[in-house]
Amino acid sequence: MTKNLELCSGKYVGNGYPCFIIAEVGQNHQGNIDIAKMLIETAKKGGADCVKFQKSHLNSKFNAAALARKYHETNSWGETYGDHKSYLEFSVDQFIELQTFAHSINIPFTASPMDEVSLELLNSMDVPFIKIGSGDANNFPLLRKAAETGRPIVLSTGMQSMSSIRNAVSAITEVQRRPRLCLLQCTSSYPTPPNQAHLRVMETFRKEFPDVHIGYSGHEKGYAISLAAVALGAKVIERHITFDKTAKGSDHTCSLEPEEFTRFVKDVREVEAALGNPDKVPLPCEYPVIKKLGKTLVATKDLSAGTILNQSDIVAKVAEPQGISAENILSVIGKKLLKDVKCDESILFHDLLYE
Ligand SMILES: CC(=O)N[C@H](C=O)[C@@H](O)[C@H](O)[C@H](O)COP(=O)(O)O
Ligand SMILES: C=C(OP(=O)(O)O)C(=O)O
Repeated sequence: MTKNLELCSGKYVGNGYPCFIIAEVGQNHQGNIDIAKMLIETAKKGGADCVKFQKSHLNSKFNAAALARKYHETNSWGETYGDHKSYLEFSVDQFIELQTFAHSINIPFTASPMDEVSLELLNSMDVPFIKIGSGDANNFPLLRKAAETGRPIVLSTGMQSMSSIRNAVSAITEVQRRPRLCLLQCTSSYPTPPNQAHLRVMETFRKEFPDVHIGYSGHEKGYAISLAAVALGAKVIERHITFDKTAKGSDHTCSLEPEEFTRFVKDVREVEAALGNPDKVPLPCEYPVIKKLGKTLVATKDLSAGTILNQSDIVAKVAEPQGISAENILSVIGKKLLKDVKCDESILFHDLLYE
């Protein structure tokens, strides 16, 4: 049984707690701090539990050749991948400004450190938990360092095999004996085709890692699949947010626009409410319909007092007055009638002899 995990102050993940929803700004801010702040506001207004960014120290995340790689694509903000990434990267001061802004409107702020320098920065900023993006799920030294901060970890698993995930969980549990960990099923394809979401992997994770909370980081268009993940028990959901799905940038198409994000959060809460509990009982809200349409037992012919009832004497109908509930038919067969009952009249409890 997984132990409940406090991901942000006062906000727990676990059985009986609402699904923790992370609004991922990622790089949908287009390198503009004002847009970034407006997206933080959108996350807050939409009901996210937390807003998240990505943080890279470019020379630590990439080698020189990767930074020098030409990046001539529609979503490119520079000649080379390095130019593109530095256009989208906020400075440390800007990052702290974003955190201060998030706190000023009362929404927890965190980020995915994409290298050890960024991890140290986030740790020094006292973020409530560390998100490890899929690209670092097999970066075991980073995982160990993240675990050493003592902070909870939310780990995405896109692009990974089960064996790399086992090693990732081991790297964390070697440091945190009782892991404070959420593992997110994720497909790193933007947008993810529905048949590539593989939500059933969550079940595989649940069986393999009973001490870990399981969730979903979605990159599909719209949010139907993310709702299905909640129905399948995801305890954490992460989705990108944007002001415009058609904007320039690699992640906008798989992001949710403000109104859509607000609806998503509301729908997640509705799905959670609908999961209810596993006991099957007639519910108080059904009583009026039970009264109007519930079936009870009725005579199929004129029956006289003293008749020993057999199956052909009785039928279940919507009857007035309501008599013996249809489910009791077997216990009524073989009972003796104490009074005459006319064809199509209800058979009532006190019409029968109980010995
Ligand atoms: C794996 C990973 O980090 N994925 C992230 C999270 O989903 C993405 O936001 C990438 O940063 C983004 O798609 C990169 O786009 P470009 O290459 O155009 O900057
Ligand atoms: C890449 C990230 O996450 P995911 O793999 O869940 O998209 C991230 O958090 O930066």
